Amino acid sequence: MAPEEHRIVVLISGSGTNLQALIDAQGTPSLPDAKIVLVLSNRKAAYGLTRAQNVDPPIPTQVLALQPYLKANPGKTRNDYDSEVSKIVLAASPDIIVLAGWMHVLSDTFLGEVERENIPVINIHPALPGAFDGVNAIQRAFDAFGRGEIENSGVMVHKVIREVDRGEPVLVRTVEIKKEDTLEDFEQRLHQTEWGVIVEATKIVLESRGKKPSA
Ligand SMILES: Nc1nc2c(c(=O)[nH]1)N[C@@H](CN(C=O)c1ccc(C(=O)N[C@@H](CCC(=O)O)C(=O)O)cc1)CN2
Ligand SMILES: NCC(=O)N[C@@H]1O[C@H](COP(=O)([O-])[O-])[C@@H](O)[C@H]1O
Repeated sequence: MAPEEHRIVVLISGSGTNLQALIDAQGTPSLPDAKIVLVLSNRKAAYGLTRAQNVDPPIPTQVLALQPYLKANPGKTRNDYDSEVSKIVLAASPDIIVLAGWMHVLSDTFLGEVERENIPVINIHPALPGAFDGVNAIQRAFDAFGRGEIENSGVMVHKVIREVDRGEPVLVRTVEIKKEDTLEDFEQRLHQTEWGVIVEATKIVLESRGKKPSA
């Protein structure tokens, strides 16, 4: 009997190219016995939602944006929002939660609720550990290279903790910056590296949890 599939929930905010890499890999030797069961976005215009809906059969999607939530729920806080996010995610019974361009800093409220269920949360970040934490890391790395401050950059997938981009690295890969690169040249090379790293890192974390028993 085939082993039960690992359930993946992916959180996005934008174009979803890392999500697409996971979609393409699910159920293949790159990411065996795994399926994406929910894509949650904090932005309704995120093209990643379309990517999920274009799969056959479509991957279930949900949207929960912070500001509309706060406007619709006077008195509620960012922590309440995070708790709603965890409710939506946990309702999908994930074995892993992957932040793939999810541009919202998650609070202890969210992290505590998923930690209680012993569900790993990982994030793809377009920089080397401790180099360019936070947003706009690609541009910041490119500018630092132009100032002669760094020789290359990279991508990492790390465990998600309260401190942004400071969780234990799961997989790190260096990305070359060439002196003749435009920002676009470097960005394309970096994104292509990300698409392999996010799949490999997801597989590493799922395998570290052990095979799911057959249904
Ligand atoms: N608790 C954690 N939450 C998140 C982490 C993390 O490591 N710990 N990683 C981020 C992803 N990320 C970088 O990899 C990142 C995303 C967003 C921000 C940020 O400052 N967001 C602002 C809003 C920005 C916007 O809406 O454009 C915010 O949340 O107020 C920093 C780092 C995902 N979450
Ligand atoms: N700090 C988080 C961060 O910068 N994440 C980055 O957002 C992009 C999302 O692209 P995608 O929506 O095409 O996957 C990716 O480059 C990812 O590393």
